[in-house]
Amino acid sequence: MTLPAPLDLDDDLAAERRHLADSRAALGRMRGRAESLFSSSADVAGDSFAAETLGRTLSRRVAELADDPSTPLFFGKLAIEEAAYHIGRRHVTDDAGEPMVLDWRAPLSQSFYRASVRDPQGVSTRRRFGFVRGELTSFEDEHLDRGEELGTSSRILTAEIERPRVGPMRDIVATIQPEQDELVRAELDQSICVQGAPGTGKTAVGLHRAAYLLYVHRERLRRSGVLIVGPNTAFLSYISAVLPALGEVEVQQSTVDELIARVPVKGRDTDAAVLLKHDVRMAAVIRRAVWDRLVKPTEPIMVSDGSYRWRIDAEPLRRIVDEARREGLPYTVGRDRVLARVVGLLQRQSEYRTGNSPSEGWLRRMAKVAPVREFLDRAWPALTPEAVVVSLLTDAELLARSAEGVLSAGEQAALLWEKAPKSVKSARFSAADLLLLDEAAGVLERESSFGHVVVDEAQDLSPMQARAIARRSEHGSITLLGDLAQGTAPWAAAHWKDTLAHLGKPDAAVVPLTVGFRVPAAVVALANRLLPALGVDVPEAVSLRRDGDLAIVALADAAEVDAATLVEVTAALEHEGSVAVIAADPAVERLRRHLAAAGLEAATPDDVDSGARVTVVPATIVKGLEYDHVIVVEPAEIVAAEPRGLHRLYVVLTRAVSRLSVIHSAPLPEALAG
Ligand SMILES: Nc1ncnc2c1ncn2[C@@H]1O[C@H](COP(=O)(O)OP(=O)(O)OP(=O)(O)O)[C@@H](O)[C@H]1O
Repeated sequence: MTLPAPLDLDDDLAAERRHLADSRAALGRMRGRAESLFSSSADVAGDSFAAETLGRTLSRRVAELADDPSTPLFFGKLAIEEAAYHIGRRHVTDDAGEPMVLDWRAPLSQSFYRASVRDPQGVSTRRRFGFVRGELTSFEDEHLDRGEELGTSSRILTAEIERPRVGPMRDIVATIQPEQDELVRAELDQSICVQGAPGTGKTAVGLHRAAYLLYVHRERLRRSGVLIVGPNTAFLSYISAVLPALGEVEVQQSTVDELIARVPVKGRDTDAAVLLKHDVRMAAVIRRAVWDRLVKPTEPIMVSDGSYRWRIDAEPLRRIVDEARREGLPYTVGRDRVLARVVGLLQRQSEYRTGNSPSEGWLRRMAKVAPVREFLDRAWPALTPEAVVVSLLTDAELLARSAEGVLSAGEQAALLWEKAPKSVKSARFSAADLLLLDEAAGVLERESSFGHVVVDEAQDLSPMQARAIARRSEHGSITLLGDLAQGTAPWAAAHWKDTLAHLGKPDAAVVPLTVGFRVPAAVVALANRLLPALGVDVPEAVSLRRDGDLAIVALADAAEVDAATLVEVTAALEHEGSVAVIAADPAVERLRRHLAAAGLEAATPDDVDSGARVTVVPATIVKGLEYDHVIVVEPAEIVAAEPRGLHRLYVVLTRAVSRLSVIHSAPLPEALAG
């Protein structure tokens, strides 16, 4: 690769630094203007509602324009014909409105990620900048017009991948790879499923796609919203800083449990009941339990209205109910429609007899008179999700009717509560009951739909959880991210087809990602030994990282495990970066105490900001996280702790960014030892 003479290089670097300083100053002025508008928004807006809306927009704008001096404002530059464009985290314009930095999501920026020698897209030179703590220290040029292309051997990309990890996840805007960029910039109406081995950047792709879509479809998505669904709160706090760093401060991030939490969880289920409540057959049972409540009208409605008597016979009432049922509306909407049609018939009779159109007040009164209400409550009773689920789980006859041909007698018995609650209000719902409540709510009412939903670790979604997400993305699209090999839930998917069908997006394309940015090759090789035993057909990861260490520490006696862990942690702390001790859940407290007794206070995975370098993590919540040095304690215990323990071990082994130590006194699982 030809580089300019050293003098030019220094001049170039100095010029780029000046551009950085000027852009920072310009961003400061943009923020200043937004702040002064914000403080005067109450005077500008005509009324309090307008003031609030304007205030919200402006405060968001102020937040979006925040400058983080530790992250570079731009990271790349494109030379296209005679012009040069700096590419950065957000648009920065000078006082005359001329662009100084282009947002990475702008159409022109796409070439920064995709241009190649084969398809230069008009780019003569692509420049990447190297930064150290916000200071611009170097750059790297690819003269595409001279056939120069670095690909994954870029020094700046390598440095970014090998950088020690501390604290929460960071964005990857500076180094998004072409195959990742295609997913990030996929059209809004396109639902995609990304099957990627550990560390291939699935989470990163999902978050950047959310940011990209918000940029391109700002108004539409601001109204409907974007939702990120993650497996647990430790994961959500780990990723929570990425979107705000990209200027996106209004994306909802939630676990499935939080998403459907309409009542507090107070009850517990047996394992058998949990499995059933996550089973898609429950959707059919609930649907029947709701619609089973309709009763064919057999009596006429008779209303006395001053000197008039109105009457609707049973036959037209039956027709109204049947028609509303056939329209396939949510139950509550159907009920409203029946009422409206009954009142409509009364109105017609009144018009016929009096020759006048009745008033709005008359119509409202007719909708409330006792004979109409009694008819409605009998034929199409008002229901709440809680009432539906309580009656289903306490009324053996109703359950038998609703589950006939769907659940066996044994399964029905496993669902029934031992004791009926005194009232629906006092019912003690379990976590899995929330799924049933959500399903019932979906039969009763329309759920409002997000414009786009990103679901991470999607291999663990149960069919009922997938349906809960489907209800919230019915009119939007989804990005599904996952790895079938990492499926640890009892209902984990073996292939994507069913999950996509439950999500209501059966035609979503399944796209593989195979280049690993996290796990060093030696560690990937160890983890890959487990793959044949995992019963899934997924492409193996190819690691970009040749560095990294792997150590297997075999002990003669279980009593030595704690001391050996301390030795490994102490050695790991000699290096830069984060250290995690990952063990089967019951061993976590013991290990934490042992480290504390030696003066090492370890964080829990929820405190991403704690600053502690060592974290002790239960194997069951480490999914999606990563640490520079991972110390896995007793793999055999991790495997034995749960039915899909081997999958769990695969997840655990693939958390390491630089070094992995495996400590064991019990024999290693056969698949691993092989
Ligand atoms: N293009 C890239 N440039 C630099 N770093 C990247 C790139 N893509 C991914 N990474 C980094 O690789 C690591 C793994 O990425 P990420 O967590 O998104 O992977 P994943 O596929 O979701 O992994 P898992 O299956 O384990 O959840 C992260 O630190 C991420 O920042």
